[in-house]
Amino acid sequence: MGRIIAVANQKGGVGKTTTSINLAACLAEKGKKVLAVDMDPQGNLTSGLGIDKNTLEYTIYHAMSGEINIGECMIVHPLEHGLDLSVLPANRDLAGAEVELVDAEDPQHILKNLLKSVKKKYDFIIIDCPPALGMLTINSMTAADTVLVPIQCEFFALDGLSQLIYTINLIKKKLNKSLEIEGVVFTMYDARTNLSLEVVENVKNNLDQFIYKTIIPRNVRLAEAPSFGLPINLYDSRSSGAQGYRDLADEVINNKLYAKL
Ligand SMILES: Nc1ncnc2c1ncn2[C@@H]1O[C@H](COP(=O)(O)OP(=O)(O)OP(=O)(O)O)[C@@H](O)[C@H]1O
Ligand SMILES: [Mg+2]
Repeated sequence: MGRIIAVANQKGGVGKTTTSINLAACLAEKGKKVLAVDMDPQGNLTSGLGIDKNTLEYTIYHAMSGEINIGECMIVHPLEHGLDLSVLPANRDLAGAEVELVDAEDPQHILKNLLKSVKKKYDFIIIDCPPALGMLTINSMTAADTVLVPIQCEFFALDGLSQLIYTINLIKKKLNKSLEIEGVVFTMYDARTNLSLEVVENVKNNLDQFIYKTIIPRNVRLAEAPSFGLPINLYDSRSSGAQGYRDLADEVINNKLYAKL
């Protein structure tokens, strides 16, 4: 049975998309069947996996608005490197859903209902959320088993985190009783600065959540890879970024939360 992980943090630029793409690709590299879902109208996950987001006839938006079945917008194995990784793509059309969904029946459950029919085909479904706590993120968390929270190693790391955890708990109470916080992962760690280390220590001392041992380093290869439409393990397999996301994939596979699912 697939495990659905929403990668969420309403803070912008903390590494949600980088984590979604590369965790998905490293899980697939380890032989898992993976579906990556782009729930951000910016479409960065879509283009980062080599898909031209502007020429797509159908995206997840069309599936969410009921025009098509989910299979009609799914892009199967776009990477052609033997990775069992498929994508539900998005582009700016999805911004409309934020407004239009309000009038739909049971608007918070639309993604959950769409994924129901495909969940059993995958080991992992990774959802890249937008930097907001609106309808698209609520749909993602309602569909998910767990939420993975990337935290950037910078001074304001803890800002907004209590609001995020409050929202997750609210969704757990009202919409998705079995939702759990998968854990927190530090991103963009710079070993040359004391600040990164201080941030990690500070968050560890102030946050009552599971924190992944793996810390994703700041690595320029991670920033370059999306412009080639490749995840890090295919762009530069020996980089520190690739090693980081492989380690994270191992930890995610072994996360004891999943013993319950
Ligand atoms: N570990 C890293 N090392 C170097 N650059 C990184 C790393 N992680 C992310 N970046 C870069 O930082 C920027 C923000 O990352 P990313 O797009 O993953 O964040 P995000 O949380 O998805 O942003 P948004 O909130 O806009 O969706 C991108 O340019 C990305 O390439
Ligand atoms: Mg993003």
